[in-house]
Amino acid sequence: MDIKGVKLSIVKMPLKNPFTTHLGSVTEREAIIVEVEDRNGFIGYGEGVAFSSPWYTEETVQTSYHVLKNFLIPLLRKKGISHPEEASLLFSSVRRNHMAKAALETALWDLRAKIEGIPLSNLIGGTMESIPAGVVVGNNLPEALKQIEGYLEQGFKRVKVKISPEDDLHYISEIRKQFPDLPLMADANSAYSLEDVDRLKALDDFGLLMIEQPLGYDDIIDHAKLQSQIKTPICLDESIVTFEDVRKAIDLGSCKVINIKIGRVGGLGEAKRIHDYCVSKGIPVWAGGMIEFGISRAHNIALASLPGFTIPGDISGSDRYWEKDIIQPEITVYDGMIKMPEGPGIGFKLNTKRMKEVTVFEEIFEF
Ligand SMILES: O=C(O)CCC(=O)C1=CC=C[C@@H](O)[C@@H]1C(=O)O
Ligand SMILES: [Mg+2]
Repeated sequence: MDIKGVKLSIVKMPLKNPFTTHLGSVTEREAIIVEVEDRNGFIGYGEGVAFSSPWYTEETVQTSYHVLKNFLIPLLRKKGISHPEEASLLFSSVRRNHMAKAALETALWDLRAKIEGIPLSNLIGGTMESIPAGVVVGNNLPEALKQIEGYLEQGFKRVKVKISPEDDLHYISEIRKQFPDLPLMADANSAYSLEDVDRLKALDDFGLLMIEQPLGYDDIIDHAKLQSQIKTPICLDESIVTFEDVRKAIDLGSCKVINIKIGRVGGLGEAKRIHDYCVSKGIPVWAGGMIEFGISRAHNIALASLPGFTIPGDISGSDRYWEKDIIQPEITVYDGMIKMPEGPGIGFKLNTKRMKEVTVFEEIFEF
């Protein structure tokens, strides 16, 4: 790949409504938009999904920017690659910093697909023509009930709620009373410990599709102990950051489902490897969201076209969080489904006018 340069932009936009978990609220989203241009004028887009502070993972926008600028981009400039599959080896001299790596690596995948003139989903082996949309609702009960009703009317296929020991049994049972057949799952973001086994067992009565990351954000041992005592399938999110984590978690019986986030695992190549392994082990996967902008959502849409993504992901339309997204066309959900874009690469263009409005910093690195 004959790369001419890389542009990094930091964008900042308020959410339409705050996104709240027991760990805090996100009211404004910062992200890094990566543009990799080759000498024929093709441009690949990536998005760094680290948050402004390290509440979800250890990375932040600033640490990602530092790693991109001072390590990953110089490595790419110095050594080059002929295919994005080589990026993970190229970046392996930099430990972790997965969201920074994924931001650049996904841009290289988009660029590659554009050079070949095919949709990114085709390039990675996707098989679906459209994917089901799933949504995350807030944890204020009256509001959540209203939101769920609205999303069901729009045909959404699955709803996820956030829970913690302060807000679980009553919250879930009220939702179940009103929506007995709703495909419902709960994400705990590590709010529990093994001492809460009885509380978590009580959740078995509500027919949840799964409970996401109930225990420690870096644990797979206690999750295995918990899974052996509860019927609800455990899905791991935070504790899966590598292919090896997946292999060990499945081996130990720590989970029955895996949430794949491209940023958390360091790129589309690693996400695909994890997908392929899960398929071989009969473990269903779904695409996690990061309250992200359209570029990252578009990469998720391509990823979720792989055959092992049998559970609807956290993939909703641009209007879920944004008054106006940074891509055009915006991502839309029709009858609960998102159609695979047909254009080359991610199939969405940057909305340059919107980018100008929300960019707070930018820098170009020439090769
Ligand atoms: O992107 C979305 O629509 C929702 C994403 C979402 O639920 C999450 C994003 C980031 C951190 C979280 O608390 C949560 C998750 O853990 O999956
Ligand atoms: Mg989660």
